[in-house]
Amino acid sequence: MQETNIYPKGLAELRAMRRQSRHLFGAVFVFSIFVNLLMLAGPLYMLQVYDRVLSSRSVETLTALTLLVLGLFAMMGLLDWARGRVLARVGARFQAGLDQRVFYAMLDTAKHPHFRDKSINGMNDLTTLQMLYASPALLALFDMPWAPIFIAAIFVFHPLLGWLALASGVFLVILTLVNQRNTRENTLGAQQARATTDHFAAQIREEADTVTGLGMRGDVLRRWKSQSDDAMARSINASDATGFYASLSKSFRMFVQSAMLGLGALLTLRGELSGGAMIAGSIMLGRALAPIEMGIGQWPLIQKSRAAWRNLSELLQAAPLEPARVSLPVPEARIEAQNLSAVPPGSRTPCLRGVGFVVEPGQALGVIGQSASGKSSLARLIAGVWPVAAGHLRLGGATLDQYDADVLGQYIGYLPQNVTLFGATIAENIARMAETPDEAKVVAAAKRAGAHELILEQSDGYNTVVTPQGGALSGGQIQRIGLARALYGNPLVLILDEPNSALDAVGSASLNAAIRQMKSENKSVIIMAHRPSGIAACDTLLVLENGIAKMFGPRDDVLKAQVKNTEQIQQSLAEGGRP
Ligand SMILES: Nc1ncnc2c1ncn2[C@@H]1O[C@H](COP(=O)(O)OP(=O)(O)OP(=O)(O)O)[C@@H](O)[C@H]1O
Repeated sequence: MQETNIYPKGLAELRAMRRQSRHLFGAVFVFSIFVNLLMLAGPLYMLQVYDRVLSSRSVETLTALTLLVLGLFAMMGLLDWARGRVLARVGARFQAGLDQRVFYAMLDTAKHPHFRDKSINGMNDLTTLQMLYASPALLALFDMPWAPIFIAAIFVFHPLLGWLALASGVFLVILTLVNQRNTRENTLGAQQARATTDHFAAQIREEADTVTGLGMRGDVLRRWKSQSDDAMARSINASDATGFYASLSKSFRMFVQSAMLGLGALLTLRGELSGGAMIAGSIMLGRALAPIEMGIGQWPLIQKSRAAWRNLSELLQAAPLEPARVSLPVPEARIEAQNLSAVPPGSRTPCLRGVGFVVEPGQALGVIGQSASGKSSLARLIAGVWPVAAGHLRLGGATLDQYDADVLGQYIGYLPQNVTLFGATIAENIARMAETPDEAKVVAAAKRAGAHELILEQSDGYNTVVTPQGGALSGGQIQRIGLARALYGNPLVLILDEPNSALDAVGSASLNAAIRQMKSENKSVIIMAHRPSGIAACDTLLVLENGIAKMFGPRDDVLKAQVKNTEQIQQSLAEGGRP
């Protein structure tokens, strides 16, 4: 497989994982030596049958030779089967060794426009490489070095036969290269177009309500169909081209085997070759060319694997390995930001600049500001979803990157602005998809979020299966279940991004009660709010404007200053001035 050096760090990781199976590759190499040596049993048997048995008319020799060749072929079959099994396990090992790493890298890069637009799907790429290991294509690679040896053996029979064998080998190699050049674009283009179409189809399914409600069905169908037709056309072109080369190489190999026999017959007639060597030469040529032909037949998989290898090295490079961290004791719920800046993934423009504030344990901070002022971006930073671009963000005195991401996730309860649930039961969703949800903790979190009663009203209570869009749940109910999920496991810090956007009066009251309980337990809460009711339980306020902290201080002081500001602006406008 040709390797690209554009992503050296990602590539090094892939190679290191491949190297872990070095001894198994060694075993396959040794098995391949014996398999290929044993393949010579067929031609040698022919040679003996024609040149010895037929001339001596000895049935005993024929029987002995046949039993011998049966034993040799049985051994060859066994070794061939064994090397296939070993390679399949190498593939499984490669996949198992990288799946967690690739999965986390996919999560890290999910919001990066480059990876989203290219529809890079690391797990599929990993499966492609595993399939390559288990396919005959890789075995063919181990057999290829034997092609020159078989051809050299044919030279021993007769130089003319040798030249014919060599010329056909060279022709098939040229055919492979032409195949590679002519099918590459179509095969990769077809894969890319198919991935884009599938991505679009998934999006349509997710937005089914909007599509139907706004009468977009026809237009969306036309768009999807044009993408799908493009993918189909490219895929047909690619398979036509590959099929053409596969058929050409197959029929060429069969012809050249006959031609070899014909040339052998001519040389036999001239008395330059024995009948056995004539047949044996033809069989040997077939063996020499088989791996090359196999390579051409498996070309789409080889091409797909090359692209997968490249995509994976790019993905791993974009999401470097997290360093091992010293586990820290449970921190106190103090959040401190100094000169904090954020840059959205894939962007170069900061959306938060030089923001500073402190939230003491037992306090709630309200973050207010107009649309696009940076509230959600700040929430993502504190939740550890986005990395800190500059400045410091500390929890209990340690910067967030000193905590293991999964441990940090347990300390933090995050309610994003748009809550999406997983296609699972309500209990599993509240338990953050734990394999065995802790039922007591699930119910406790639901009660704190004021969601217990509404869950009991569902058809199957806590076991009701919901969909990512909520299924039978209303917007407000989804938000309350999202709050229960954030409160699961008693986090130290609760981050709520517009938590009451879909809540009614009862929902808002439960929310405020949950915030007060957090505060009474010496934990901290950060609320991104649009509505005044959202900051009722806040002690301090941070005002954001275009990504900059305009004000920070005790809630009432900030509100007063804000009102004063507004009055000044209104007065200035009334006097005909500019705000
Ligand atoms: N994933 C992203 N990629 C690029 N830019 C982003 C991304 N997320 C946010 N931004 C930009 O960052 C700025 C702040 O957005 P943010 O969502 O934090 O604002 P907000 O105050 O929460 O707004 P709203 O009240 O409307 O939710 C905006 O200019 C937005 O365009």
